[in-house]
Amino acid sequence: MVDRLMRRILLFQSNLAIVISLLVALLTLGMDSHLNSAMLLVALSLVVLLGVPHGSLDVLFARQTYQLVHVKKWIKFLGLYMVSSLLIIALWNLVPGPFFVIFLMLSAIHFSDDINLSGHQLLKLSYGFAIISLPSLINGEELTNLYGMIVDAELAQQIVLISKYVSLLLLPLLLMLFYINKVNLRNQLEISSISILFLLATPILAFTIYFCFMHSARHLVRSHFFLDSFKRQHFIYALIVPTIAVIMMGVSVWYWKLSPSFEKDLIQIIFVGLAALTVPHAWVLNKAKFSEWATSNYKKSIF
Ligand SMILES: CC1=C(/C=C/C(C)=C/C=C/C(C)=C/C=C/C=C(C)/C=C/C=C(C)/C=C/C2=C(C)CCCC2(C)C)C(C)(C)CCC1
Ligand SMILES: [Fe+2]
Repeated sequence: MVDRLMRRILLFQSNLAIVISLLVALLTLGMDSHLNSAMLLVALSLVVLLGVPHGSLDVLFARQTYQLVHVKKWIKFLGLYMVSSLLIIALWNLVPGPFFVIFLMLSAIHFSDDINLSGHQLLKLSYGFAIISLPSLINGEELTNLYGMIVDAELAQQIVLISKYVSLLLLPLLLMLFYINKVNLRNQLEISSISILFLLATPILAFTIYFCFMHSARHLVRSHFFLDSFKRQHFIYALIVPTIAVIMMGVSVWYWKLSPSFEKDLIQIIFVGLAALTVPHAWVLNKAKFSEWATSNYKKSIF
């Protein structure tokens, strides 16, 4: 019964993600790949408002996994989560180049869990790495521009060049793996539409659509069923309170570091912030064995 309900909601989310991805990819075809400041602000606000809450649920995953009943245990968890995020920001400031490369790879691995491809490890990773590398093929210049706001320009160029080679390898590999692994039509449609989105659309817009309508939306639906012992009220608090805390931290950093470049500040704060949260976020989900549940519990299902 629950399985069936989850499948129905996931089917809706899947259709929505496929349609929006293809529409945005087509609509932005002739568009200037550099977003103006207002559009950048809208896109990144969506990333924060619709994307960050999926990580906000980490408090419930931790509550369930570590049996956080006493205040002492809560303080320990919250402290460790924040210290590891701050440590990543510190390391990022010390060695931004290597850290950015590690962040891109960790993100690819984290994103590869979106689609239930248990047993098809290579295809799973190819999907994750396609998300990171495909924007370099057609929108390489804009991607270099964006990466150049986070790390130095020369490294940005090198990463984009390597991404181009990776993409050229990944595109035929994905098609070959579809054939060899006999992946079902739904998974093929999802992987193809997300790949088309990252190939054609302006990189930030592609990331916004993917992050909000695929990665976060799917995580929220799956989590709702995985964390089924919690009341609706717990769920709502867990979605809102840590998200607001993160927004407040971001806004205070912005206020403090305000430089003449609005775009650079915005990109840096959002992406360094996401990188800082990625490690504890992936850690908590790993400890909760969430990915195993999402893929093995529904092995016969298309999700
Ligand atoms: C719990 C808790 C909390 C909260 C938390 C949260 C809220 C989380 C979240 C989390 C999250 C939310 C995560 C995320 C992740 C993300 C990612 C991982 C991303 C990535 C990205 C990338 C990699 C990108 C790239 C690029 C660029 C940059 C440009 C364009 C193109 C591309 C797309 C390629 C706090 C701290 C309050 C406290 C303690 C506890
Ligand atoms: Fe995530």
